Amino acid sequence: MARMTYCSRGPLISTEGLNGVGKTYLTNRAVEALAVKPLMLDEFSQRANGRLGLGEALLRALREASGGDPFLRGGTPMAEALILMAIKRHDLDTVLTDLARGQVVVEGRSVDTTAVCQALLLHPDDPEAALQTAIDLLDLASSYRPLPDLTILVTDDTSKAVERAQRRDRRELTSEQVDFMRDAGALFEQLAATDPVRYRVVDRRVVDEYAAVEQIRTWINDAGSDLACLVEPWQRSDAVCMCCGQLTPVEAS
Ligand SMILES: Nc1ncnc2c1ncn2[C@@H]1O[C@H](COP(=O)(O)OP(=O)(O)OP(=O)(O)O)[C@@H](O)[C@H]1O
Ligand SMILES: Cc1cn([C@H]2C[C@H](O)[C@@H](COP(=O)(O)O)O2)c(=O)[nH]c1=O
Repeated sequence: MARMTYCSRGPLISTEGLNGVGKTYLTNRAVEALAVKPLMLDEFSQRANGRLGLGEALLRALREASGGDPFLRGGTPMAEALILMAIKRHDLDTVLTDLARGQVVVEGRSVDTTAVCQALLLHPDDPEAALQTAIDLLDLASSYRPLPDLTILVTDDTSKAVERAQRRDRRELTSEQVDFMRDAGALFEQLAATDPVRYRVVDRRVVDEYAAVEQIRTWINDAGSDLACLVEPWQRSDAVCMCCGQLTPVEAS
C-alpha cells in the first residue's frame, strides 16, 4: 500500500542501542549546539514511578511483573511485546501536536528495542530465527504506529557499554544480563543493516566522542526535509494525516 503526500510536520527520530552505550550522553551533546532544540522523549529509566498517564501505568505493570529485571522480562515475551508497542504508540500520541507544528522530536529508544529484545527472548539460541522475528516484530509494530523517520543506532563493545551502565547505575549486571546485552548488540546491528534508509549507525569503536556527536548533530539537522504525511498505518482506505490533516489517498501499487 503506497501513500506519498508531503507534510510540513517535524521529523520523528529515535536513538537505539545497548544500555550504557551513550545514547543519552551523545544526543544531549549533539543538540546542545542546535539553535532550535528538539523535543526529547525520555528513555524508560528516566520516567519516575508516580508519573500519571496510560504509558506510565503500562510501564509500571511491566516493571512489577518482571520483578525489577532491567530488560522488563516477565516470562511472557509476546504479551510484553504488545504492551511495549502500546507504550510506544502512547509516546507517539503525546507528541503528535508537537510534530504537527514542525517540532523535531527525538525518542530515546523506540520499537526497534522492542523488536530486538523480544525476538531474543523468543529465540535465545537461534540468531537466524531471532533476526527474522525482529524484522517481523518491527512489521507488527509498524501497524500500531508509523516507524521513526530516522533511527540513530549507537554501537560499541558490549564490555564498554556494560561498564558505563554499571558505573552510572551503581549496580552490577549478572553474567546472564551481560550475555543478553551482547546478543542484543549483535542483533541491533543486523537489524539496522536490513534498512539502511531509516538507520544511521554511529560506531564508537571507530569514531571518537567528538566525531560521534558531530555525526548525530548533522543527522538530526538534516532529518526535516521531504517528510511524508503521517497516517494511521492500520487504516486501509484514504486517510487524513495525523499532523497536517491533509487527505492522503491510497495509491495503487
Ligand atoms: N564519551 C563519554 N564521556 C563521558 N561519559 C560518558 C560518555 N559516554 C557516555 N558516558 C556516560 O556513560 C553513562 C551511560 O551513558 P548514557 O546514559 O548516555 O547511555 P544510554 O545509552 O542512554 O543508556 P541507557 O539506555 O541504559 O539509558 C552515563 O553516565 C554517561 O554520562
Ligand atoms: C523500550 C524498551 C526498553 N526495554 C528495556 C531496555 C532497558 O534495559 C530498559 C530501560 O530502557 P531505557 O530506555 O534505556 O531507560 O528497558 C525493553 O526491554 N524493551 C523495550 O521495548
